[in-house]
Amino acid sequence: MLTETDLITIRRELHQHPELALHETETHERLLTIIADFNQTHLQVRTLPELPTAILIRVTGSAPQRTIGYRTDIDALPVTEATGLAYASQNPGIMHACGHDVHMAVALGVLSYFAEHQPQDNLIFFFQPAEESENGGKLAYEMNAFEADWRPDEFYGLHDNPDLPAGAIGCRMGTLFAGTTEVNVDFTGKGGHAAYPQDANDMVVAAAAFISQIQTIVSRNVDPIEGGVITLGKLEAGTIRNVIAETAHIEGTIRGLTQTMIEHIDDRIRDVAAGIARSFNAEVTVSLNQGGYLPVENDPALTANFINYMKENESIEFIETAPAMTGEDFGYLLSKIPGTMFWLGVGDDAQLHSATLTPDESAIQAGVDAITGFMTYRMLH
Ligand SMILES: CC(=O)N[C@@H](CCC[C@H](N)C(=O)O)C(=O)O
Repeated sequence: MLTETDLITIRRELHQHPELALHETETHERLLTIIADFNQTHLQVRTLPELPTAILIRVTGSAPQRTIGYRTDIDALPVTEATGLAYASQNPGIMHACGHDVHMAVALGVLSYFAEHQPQDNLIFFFQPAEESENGGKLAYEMNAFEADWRPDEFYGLHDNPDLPAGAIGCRMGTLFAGTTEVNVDFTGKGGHAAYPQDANDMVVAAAAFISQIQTIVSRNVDPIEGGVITLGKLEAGTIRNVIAETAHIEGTIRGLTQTMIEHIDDRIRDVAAGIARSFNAEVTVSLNQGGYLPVENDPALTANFINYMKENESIEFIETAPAMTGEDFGYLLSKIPGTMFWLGVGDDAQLHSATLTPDESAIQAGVDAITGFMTYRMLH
């Protein structure tokens, strides 16, 4: 069984070698090597040929009444690390800036516990590629990863949370995370000499108008009680100061706590883009892709049971949290299989997706203890 020291060493190794969505090859190998050292008596390890960085592990229960699923994500982000840590990322421009290294260490800790202590119920562990983009959870589901003996009756998963004290567990009944839509907008006009704007059709100006205009969607078209988010994280246009830009490319993300709100914002983005294209005499293409990033809806009965355990256990600091505008493709898996997503506090000043994110590693063992404790309790209740 992995000790706290083992888990911290593993987390640091994973942290040094982050990989982007669907490219988690080294991470996959590293995880398989670690898992190969566990007691294999009750374990079955499975990989998916069409999603080659995914790993599924089945732990056969001693007297199973159900199959409990546990999912961790394994991918990193295109962020250049600025923590200055001795074990900082060795992959330039890529960082575990969302804490999936911590998620993996916790999952390995829980798995190593149940490899040594055969559970009563069956367990499925899913090491999922591509949470940050490309919806690995949905891809796996559509590849029949969770059929027959591999189908959990209920599914659990966590996300680390820098705003909560290290080791605390946060959760809520109902919606935990927003649904998201990835936005790609391309404007095409007519390039030209900077000195002759009258002969060109400047897509820098069209993009600027679009970006300003969509700020009114949340402020004017969204019920303030419900809320919503539109963030444009990327803009590319033009080539040099004295050439009028022929194209502009914008990437962003929409967030809403209900599917209705996401679709409402999607519609307004399309309308505004069409209006800007018309007024600038430009061509526009709008691509909106929700993939598997559905709102994360916690199952009422399972979540009440989860919260009950966390509240009753004196060694766990449980915090009831508000819904968050972060997205998670675990929302897709929870739309197919009931379950609960929850937060693990990692007490840090830096936010998720920040280049200085430095989770408090004491959260790892605390997370392992809370989850192994909960799963053992669940097998009896
Ligand atoms: C927990 C977290 O940070 N998740 C990501 C999920 C990405 C959703 C999707 N690719 C998008 O950007 O719309 C997040 O950014 O919330």
